[in-house]
Amino acid sequence: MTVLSVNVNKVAVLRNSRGGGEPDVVQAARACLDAGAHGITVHPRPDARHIRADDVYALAELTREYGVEFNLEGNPFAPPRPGYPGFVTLCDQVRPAQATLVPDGDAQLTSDHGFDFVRDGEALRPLVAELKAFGCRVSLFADAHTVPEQSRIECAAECGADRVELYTGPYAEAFGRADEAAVLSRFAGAAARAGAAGLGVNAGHDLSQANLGRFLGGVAGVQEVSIGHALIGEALYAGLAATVRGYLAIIAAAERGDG
Ligand SMILES: CC(=O)[C@@H](O)[C@H](O)COP(=O)(O)O
Ligand SMILES: NCC(=O)COP(=O)(O)O
Repeated sequence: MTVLSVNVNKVAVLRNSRGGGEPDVVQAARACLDAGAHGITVHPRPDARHIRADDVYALAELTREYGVEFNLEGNPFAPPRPGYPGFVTLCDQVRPAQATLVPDGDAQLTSDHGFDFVRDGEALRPLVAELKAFGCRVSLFADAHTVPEQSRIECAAECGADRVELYTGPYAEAFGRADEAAVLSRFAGAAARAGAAGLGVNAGHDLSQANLGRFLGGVAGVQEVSIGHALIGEALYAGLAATVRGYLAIIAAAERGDG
């Protein structure tokens, strides 16, 4: 079974655009869990552009209350700074069920590549061990669209990881293009090589209701998908009609004098 972990970063983007507490990240996460989502993901960035440390603490509480997976993503090599204690410290503080390590930087608009396990392996190994000692399952963000000799995904196992998360941005870009099947078969091959090395397989980035079905149909054994950007955007479309009707009802009631 593939579990769905909803990434609520984008709720925090909206909240931070005005200051204050609305929309409320915890309330949004609660709505996702009440609808049946299997877990919650956040990827706090050191520049606090969306999820902040206080959100991490609150969501850790919420996921504990629901007894579901909390998946905390981040770059373990980014140094702490005011308001961001560092990824490993955050994991120590909240003990997420899953820690997903991602090699990103502040200058990146969003995550756009996985680790080079051969180059980064030595640095990753002690961090993976430390996170596992906190009781976290550890997943490493991995490229899957490159040729096998480049991605070397199976080397994630030598870092001590439990899982890899296939970076699905390149699949989302190829979706509907002539090379979609070829790209998807690279993902299927990477997932199979990871599985053969004893790694579980997660996937995420730019997955959506449009492209998810064909991805899961083409890549066997995906244990978890984490989805945020498209899901929150789609939720606006799905929720706008009911919300507008709610406002119109309030205006009509006020005009009738029973508002
Ligand atoms: C690792 C990954 O693909 C997601 O966490 C993605 O990075 C979302 O982060 P942003 O919401 O900051 O784009
Ligand atoms: N790990 C991927 C994730 O959490 C969500 O990515 P996206 O759907 O916001 O692109």
